[in-house]
Amino acid sequence: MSLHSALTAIYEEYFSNVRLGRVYATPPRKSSSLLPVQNKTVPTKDNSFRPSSLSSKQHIYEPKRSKRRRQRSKGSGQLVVGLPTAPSPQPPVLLWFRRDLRLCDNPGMIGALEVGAPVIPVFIWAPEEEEGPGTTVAMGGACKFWLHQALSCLHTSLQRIGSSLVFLKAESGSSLQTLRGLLQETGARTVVANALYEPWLKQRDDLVLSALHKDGIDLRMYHSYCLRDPYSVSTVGVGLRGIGSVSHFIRCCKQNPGPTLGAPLDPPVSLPTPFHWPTGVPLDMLELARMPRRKDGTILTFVSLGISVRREHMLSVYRYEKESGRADCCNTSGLSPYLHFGQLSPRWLLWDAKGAKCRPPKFQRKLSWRDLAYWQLSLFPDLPWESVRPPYKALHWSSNRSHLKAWQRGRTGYPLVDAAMRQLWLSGWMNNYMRHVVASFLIAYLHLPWQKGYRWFQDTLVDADVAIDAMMWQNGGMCGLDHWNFVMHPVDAAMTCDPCGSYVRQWCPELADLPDELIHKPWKCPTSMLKRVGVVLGQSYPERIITDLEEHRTQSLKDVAQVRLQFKQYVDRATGCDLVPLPPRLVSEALGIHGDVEVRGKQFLLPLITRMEFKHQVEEPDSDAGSNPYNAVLKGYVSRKRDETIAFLNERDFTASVMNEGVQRRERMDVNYRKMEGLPQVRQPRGRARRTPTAKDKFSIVPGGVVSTLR
Ligand SMILES: Cc1cc2nc3c(=O)[nH]c(=O)nc-3n(C[C@H](O)[C@H](O)[C@H](O)COP(=O)(O)OP(=O)(O)OC[C@H]3O[C@@H](n4cnc5c(N)ncnc54)[C@H](O)[C@@H]3O)c2cc1C
Repeated sequence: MSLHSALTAIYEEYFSNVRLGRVYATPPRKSSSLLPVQNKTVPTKDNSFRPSSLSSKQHIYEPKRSKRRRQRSKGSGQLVVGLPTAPSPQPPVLLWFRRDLRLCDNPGMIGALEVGAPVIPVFIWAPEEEEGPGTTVAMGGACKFWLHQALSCLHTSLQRIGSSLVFLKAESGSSLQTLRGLLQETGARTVVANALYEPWLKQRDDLVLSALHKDGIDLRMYHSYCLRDPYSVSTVGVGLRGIGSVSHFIRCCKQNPGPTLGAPLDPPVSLPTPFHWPTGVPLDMLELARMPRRKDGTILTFVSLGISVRREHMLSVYRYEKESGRADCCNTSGLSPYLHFGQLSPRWLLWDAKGAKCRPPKFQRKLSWRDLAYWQLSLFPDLPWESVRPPYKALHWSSNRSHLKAWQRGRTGYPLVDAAMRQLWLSGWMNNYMRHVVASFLIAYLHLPWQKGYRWFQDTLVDADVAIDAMMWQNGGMCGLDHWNFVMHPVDAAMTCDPCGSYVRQWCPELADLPDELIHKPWKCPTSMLKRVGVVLGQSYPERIITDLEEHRTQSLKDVAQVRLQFKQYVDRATGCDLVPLPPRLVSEALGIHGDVEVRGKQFLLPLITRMEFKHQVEEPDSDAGSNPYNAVLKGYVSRKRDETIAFLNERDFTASVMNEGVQRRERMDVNYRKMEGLPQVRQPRGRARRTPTAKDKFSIVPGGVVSTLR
């Protein structure tokens, strides 16, 4: 419930900001600084707008409120005084916001307050620095749009506590230079920020730190973006077996726990302001919220669409655990963009999940996935553009641009893939299962390089996250630290995620009148039916861009076998697993050496989890995908809940049948006994229930319906 309340607060802020339109980095109203703060000023986790004092001790979140505090918050309209925010002659502190765009549970903000000086919150837009050395597309169009809204919300939240956010464009693309200018202008001697973990951003921050240090400025970094600082996670005591999997990562975190997380921090009730307020630019000048424009001049409204869909559906634990693949209803949290921009803190979410009566372990595991992605990026900084497994760099990929375009625009002729890609384009989001479906289609069937998919996702997802996106596309592209042990079939996957076709109906309305059993394969519809519902394949809905899926899969497997045979040095002879050169940090951990080791000439090779299908293909390079006993194509299932019901009913049936066997045996013994003793037989009543279940029994067969109709 508290999670729901926090999100509702964010949404409310969001919508109020959307109405507000332009947001300017105006200096906070000085008149408000000495006014008492009404107890409606600070939104809290339970949405009760609870005030809190500025003393650092009281910033620690108390899960159970004291009786006194409860009584205090009962008094409606009661005025609670925050710390005076009167201009102070002390040199101010620059609170450098980057991605932790929130007041609640923000260690950097509390750190700034602890200095005991006026605080100037500032955001510096430096797109070149965000991008890093390779092609990361770190800030795609959709993501920038979300950032604009998130900044606007933060600005409003800061105004509520008597402050505001100063927006700046980086001078000549350099945050350091901009900070120096700001330090000079304000006379500040301290800068506080929450750390970022992309290697190039960490490098930038390290440079800023040493440069400012030389200038006599104190730069303090706090950890908050992930649950674990990825640079502190260690494999010591766990080893490297299973590396890349989330279970291995969790084992590493448990074995080397590092500093304890602690409870989430309360938001401050006010921020003290300085005499001099620096000049910034209006938020609009950062040009983040440029909406994609269609050729006909209309502008897309993807973000609002995405939000309204998810506002209704908060976590139902059962559905989250068992039915998160469903695309036709929102069974997952939809929190990814909020987590990416730090509008919600992962620590607070973990705390909330743990505190919930029905703890969803899957959700907690997902937060570990997020940390795993940042750990992998810290180990392999080339993750967004270069395959981790060396042989796969030489893999033969297609360069068919029309296939790529059809995939991007949702015009492949496969309704499930098209619906997902259109949802992405129009709403900036799709669920995890659908991301797997479209990624499998791009890689395993169209043979297009995973980097193309990664870049498209980076540009169109509102939650585009270099670390997570790169890790997932590497795994899907067969060359990451882990291998997906499955391939999603573009038609069969619908049984799991869209059994009645309502998802396809929503995003491909031209197919809406097709019956459930044919909506995922319109090419199988009789011409008369297509005519009746007004679908003309190739006109109102595209023809399939590839038709022989099996053949394409076979080719994909053969290509993999070829590179694995070509680069035998990267294949473990004993196990058939792929080998990758260990990054220096892992070598030193494995050898028990403190600090990175320098490996000249030689490489330490590490065996990785490798799909059985590939191992078999190397042994029989000419066999086809269908005959591979480890064929990884998922068959899809209608619904786990339904599977479980059927399993339960079958078990009950089995128990009934065993009990009946017992009754039968007793009856047989009774008949034999009577025969031997010459006693008259007892007549059996007519029309007894059957003892052995048959195909007509209600519960002993899988009910008909979508399974039979989709196949
Ligand atoms: C090809 C591909 C690309 C992806 N790209 C991104 C991306 O750019 N940004 C992104 O945030 N997620 C990405 N994911 C992971 C996942 O799909 C999304 O995090 C999830 O769909 C977000 O929805 P949610 O918040 O409802 O998820 P929930 O299931 O409610 O998960 C809660 C949170 O856990 C984290 N999480 C969930 N799944 C994963 C995962 N597999 N790996 C790492 N963290 C995870 C996210 O922060 C998410 O918000 C990608 C997945 C695939 C298959």
